[in-house]
Amino acid sequence: MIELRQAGYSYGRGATLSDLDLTLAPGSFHFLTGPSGAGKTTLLKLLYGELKPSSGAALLFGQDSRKVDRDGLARIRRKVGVVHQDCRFLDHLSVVDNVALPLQVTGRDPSAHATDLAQLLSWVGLSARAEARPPELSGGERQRAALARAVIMDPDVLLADEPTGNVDAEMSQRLLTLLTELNRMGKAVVVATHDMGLIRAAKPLVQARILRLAGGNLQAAGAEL
Ligand SMILES: Nc1ncnc2c1ncn2[C@@H]1O[C@H](COP(=O)(O)OP(=O)(O)OP(=O)(O)O)[C@@H](O)[C@H]1O
Repeated sequence: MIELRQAGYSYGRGATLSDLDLTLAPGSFHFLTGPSGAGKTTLLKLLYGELKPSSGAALLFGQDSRKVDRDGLARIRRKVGVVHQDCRFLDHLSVVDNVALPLQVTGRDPSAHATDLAQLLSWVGLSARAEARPPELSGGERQRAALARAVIMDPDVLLADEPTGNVDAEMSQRLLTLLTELNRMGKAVVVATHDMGLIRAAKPLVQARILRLAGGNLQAAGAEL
C-alpha cells in the first residue's frame, strides 16, 4: 500500500532521513521509535505525502508522491488517517463537528453520517463529550477525539504520532486497544512513540515490528514483539 524506496529527506542543511526502505502492508503494525529529533514525524509525513522525498521515492498506493498531482494526492490522503502530535482541532467547533470535518472537506453531508459519527464517538468513549469544545477536553479525550477524526473516512492506513503523549498509563492502554482493534480490521497502523511501556503493553495484543530511527536511518529494534 505504502512503500518507501531508498527515501531520504533534507530540510536544507544535511539529511534528516536517508536511504529508508519501508513497506506498509495491509494489516501490518509498526512502532516507530527513536530519540527526539530523530525524524519520526518527518518519516510519517513522507508516508502520507505531506513531504516528498528529497531522494529515492515514496509510493503511495502505487503512485510516486513526487509525480502525483494535487487531486491525486487528495485521493490518496483519504485512504490515510493521521493522528497528529498536536491533534490540530478547530477550537471553535464541537468535538463531533471536528470529527466530522474530513466528511465536510470531501464534500459529504455530515448529517447523512450521523449514525457513523455517533458510533465512532461511542467507540472512543466520547459520546457524552460530543458537544464539548476541544479546549475543554482532557489529554486522553483529545487523543481519542483525534483518533475518531482520523478514522471517520475508514482509511486503509492509520498513522499516529505520539498518540499517548500526555496521558496516563490507563489511558495509554485504552488508546492502544483502540489502535489494535483498527489493525484487526485490516488497517495498516504505524505508531511513532517514545513510550517503550506502550510497546511492551502491545506485546499480548498485536504482532508488531519495532523500528528505530537513529542518525537518519531505520533499524529493526529487536525481534517481533
Ligand atoms: N519544518 C522544518 N524545518 C526545518 N527543520 C525541521 C522542520 N521540521 C523538523 N525539522 C528538524 O528535523 C529533525 C527531525 O524532526 P522530527 O519532528 O521529524 O523529529 P521527531 O523524531 O518526530 O522528534 P520528536 O520525537 O521530538 O517529535 C529535527 O532536527 C527538527 O528540528
